[in-house]
Amino acid sequence: MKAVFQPSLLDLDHGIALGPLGDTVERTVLGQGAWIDARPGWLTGADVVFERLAEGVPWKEERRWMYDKVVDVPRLLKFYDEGERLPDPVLDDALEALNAHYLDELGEPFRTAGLCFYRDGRDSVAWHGDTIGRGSTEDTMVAILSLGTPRSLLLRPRGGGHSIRRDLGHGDLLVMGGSCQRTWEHAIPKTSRPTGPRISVQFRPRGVR
Ligand SMILES: O=C(O)CCC(=O)C(=O)O
Ligand SMILES: [Fe+2]
Repeated sequence: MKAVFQPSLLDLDHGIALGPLGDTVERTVLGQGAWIDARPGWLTGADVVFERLAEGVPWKEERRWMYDKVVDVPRLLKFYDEGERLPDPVLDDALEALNAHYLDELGEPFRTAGLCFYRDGRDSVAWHGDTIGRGSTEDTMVAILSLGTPRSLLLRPRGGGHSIRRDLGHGDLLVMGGSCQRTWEHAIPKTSRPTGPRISVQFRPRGVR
């Protein structure tokens, strides 16, 4: 018999489950009002979710102007705006759990989900802050759920200073908060090591990109 009720944080068929947040989240203060929260292994069954998203998301190649020429964006993308149906129910659960944990501190819910697919070590994101919307002038948060092969996320203060490295993959959660988007920059550098694919899901409040 098919179960009548579906436990929201648990997928019994595939061992997919989101762990608690609460005390398991570890905050690192970066300085200048910026911080990051880390919750390694938040999602169990991340490899199954990776496969579902890799297959099920209508990934798009994009091209952008870079100085005076059009170049390929070195990763595949798909953006889900608020109100759009997310591509997997576990992402609805993740959004709900993040909002339960961060709503008071953030002052508004996470609403959008930006997905990136890094096919191999040649795919990357250059140094930047998510400064469209509130992130350019006010504190905000960007929560990243990482699936698949771990890649390094680097963070460095704007205007120079030592960078910080966090390896993200396999269901890890990392949240950039406070002034992080305007006082620090982040990047996923290319790597020449043989590197399998990674999917990153970034949850953001309204208007932040
Ligand atoms: O891949 C990641 O985890 C980061 C992506 C990112 O910084 C962005 O899309 O703004
Ligand atoms: Fe970013």
